[in-house]
Amino acid sequence: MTIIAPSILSSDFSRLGEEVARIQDAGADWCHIDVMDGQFVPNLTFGAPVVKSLRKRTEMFFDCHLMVENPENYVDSFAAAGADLICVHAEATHHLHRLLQSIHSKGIQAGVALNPATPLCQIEEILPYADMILIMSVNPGFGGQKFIPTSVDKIRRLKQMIRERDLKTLIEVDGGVNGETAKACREAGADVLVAGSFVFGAADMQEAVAALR
Ligand SMILES: O=C(CO)[C@H](O)[C@H](O)COP(=O)(O)O
Repeated sequence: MTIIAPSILSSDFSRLGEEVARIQDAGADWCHIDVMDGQFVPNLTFGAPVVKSLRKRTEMFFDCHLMVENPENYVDSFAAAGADLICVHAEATHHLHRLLQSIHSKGIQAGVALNPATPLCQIEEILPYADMILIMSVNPGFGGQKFIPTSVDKIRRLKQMIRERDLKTLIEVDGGVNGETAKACREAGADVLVAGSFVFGAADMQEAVAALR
């Protein structure tokens, strides 16, 4: 079954705890936490102290997407704060294998994200070591952008790579996911759908989560 991971990037930051409770009550599976440093992407969001505070309010799975330079500097603090999965960008580090080892050494899952312009060959060697590959279907940095249609074929080709290697790696898609694009992503082989504006902008959040699923 598809895992639904609303992004709290589109939530009301003045009441983050309640917003996380709201996505859980709406039937979402994971909470997607977009960490931006103003360097790797032109925007700033949350640090590990925010994750630590939220962790006191819920046992929900925390899927932490680090859109940061030097992600190796943040593994300890996000793991200690309560991340269940840390996803790092292939474009942000020279030593991806070492970085995934370091995330796994904390007893949590490790993912690798790819920007829209980064080809799949970049993760060919790391695939057996990653629990999840995140296909960015918008350029990272902001919510509410339009889904890049060629992402569907990228998901399809990644699914094929995973099957050929007999792996269990999850495929996550993030950016411009709504009722319509979700269907194309699921059919192409996506396992985890991230959605910000579609979920938080919906009149009925439960209906929006169900529509994505
Ligand atoms: O990673 C992100 C932006 O960098 C967000 O998770 C993503 O854009 C979700 O927002 P929306 O569903 O509104 O596109």
